[in-house]
Amino acid sequence: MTPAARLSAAIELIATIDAQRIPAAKALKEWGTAHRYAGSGDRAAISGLIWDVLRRQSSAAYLMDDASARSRVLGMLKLERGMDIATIQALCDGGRFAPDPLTATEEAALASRSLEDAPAHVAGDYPDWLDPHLARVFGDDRAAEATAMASRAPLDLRVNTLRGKREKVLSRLSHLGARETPWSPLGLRIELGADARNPGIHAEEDFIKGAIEIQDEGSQLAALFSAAKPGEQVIDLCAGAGGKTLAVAAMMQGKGRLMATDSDKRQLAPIHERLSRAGVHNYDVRTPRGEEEVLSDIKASADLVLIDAPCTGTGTWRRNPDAKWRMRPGALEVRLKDQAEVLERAAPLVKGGGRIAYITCSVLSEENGEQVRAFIARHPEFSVQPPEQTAAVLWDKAEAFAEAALQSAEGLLMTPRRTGTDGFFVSVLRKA
Ligand SMILES: C[S@@+](CC[C@H](N)C(=O)[O-])C[C@H]1O[C@@H](n2cnc3c(N)ncnc32)[C@H](O)[C@@H]1O
Repeated sequence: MTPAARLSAAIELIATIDAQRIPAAKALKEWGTAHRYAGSGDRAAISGLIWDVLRRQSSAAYLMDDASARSRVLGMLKLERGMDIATIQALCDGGRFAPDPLTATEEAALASRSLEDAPAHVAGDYPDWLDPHLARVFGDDRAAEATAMASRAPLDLRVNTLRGKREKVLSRLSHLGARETPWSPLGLRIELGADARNPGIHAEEDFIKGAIEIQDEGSQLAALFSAAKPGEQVIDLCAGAGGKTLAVAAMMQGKGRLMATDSDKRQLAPIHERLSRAGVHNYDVRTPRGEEEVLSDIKASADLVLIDAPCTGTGTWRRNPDAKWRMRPGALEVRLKDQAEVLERAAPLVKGGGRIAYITCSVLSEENGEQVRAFIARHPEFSVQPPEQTAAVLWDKAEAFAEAALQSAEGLLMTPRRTGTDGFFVSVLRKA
């Protein structure tokens, strides 16, 4: 397919997503089945166009002063892909499979309109109802922060030090353009272009042998900030498929006791295979059994309880731009209740002098600082470890990182704009 034909397909697909109100991933899958002649390069390029339209859904419509599928695609080409009018005109030449030529109104909008006077939720491309929530954390910077939260994310890898060294893995992945991430001493980054095909990390020897895991740098840092050490007793209370568990296991160097559980056994199921591939032996996975408390034998003995809390996931919007438009206010209420419950479950597990590392992949204050403040009010035996002390594990980069992140009395907030990572909040709570 020509670039112009791919653009026509994207306009058609956006119109289908609008009309049928279906998730973009489903629409793309159905389109692929119905257009078997399209090759993998075509599919990747069309997916890239669709995700980019979703990233710039409101701002593109504002720019074009029209919310039709075609206008949003055209607006996105200017805002997200940085195309000038001549390039867009060349794509829309009215040829056999190309979009119709630009109308005079479209040309005028592309030439003269801007986002200068757009409201923050339009310029930053997020649902209107979230505006007061984002204003609470970012104030006047909310449009800029949200714009970064809408941009395409790189592919980040964490080198598993139980299986390999970063320099060695880096040289073995040079064919993918891998380079070191700026903050994490274990991170590698592969930038993905707009039309990029999946780089096939799962088929790399280093992945098969457990030397690398796919993990955003923010998630790597969140695990590092827990400062898990060899010989400690560590409980990962919301382990899910084990992203943080694996990172913490490497920090423990095979020494000590690492317990992992989750309220949902289906989320937890893949962890066994992942721990084994990563060469972790000192683990104990506690699969939930109905209402039974699977940690009933743990009484104030843990050095560290890691809570990778269930959250709204606003920090990961750049990886899933569809999700932010589907988020409803009720989702926040549910998550706040879940988070308070998990914190309550963690408190009695921690020994005196031990700690909770409370982590979310959300930027919202309600899920972060406010949740921590409410917990401390209920549990005065806990206090927040000063955020600079939490960042100290980054050694020579600690100071610069603490400056880049948004610091509060309760913890550190990473954002795509500030730290170039997904949005992650980390608070370390020490028990007296
Ligand atoms: C952010 S996800 C965890 C992701 C995982 N730690 C990782 O790094 O891949 C949050 C997890 O919390 C779990 N969860 C929700 N409520 C919980 C509770 N009350 N106790 C334990 N886990 C809970 C969910 O099932 C979900 O797997």
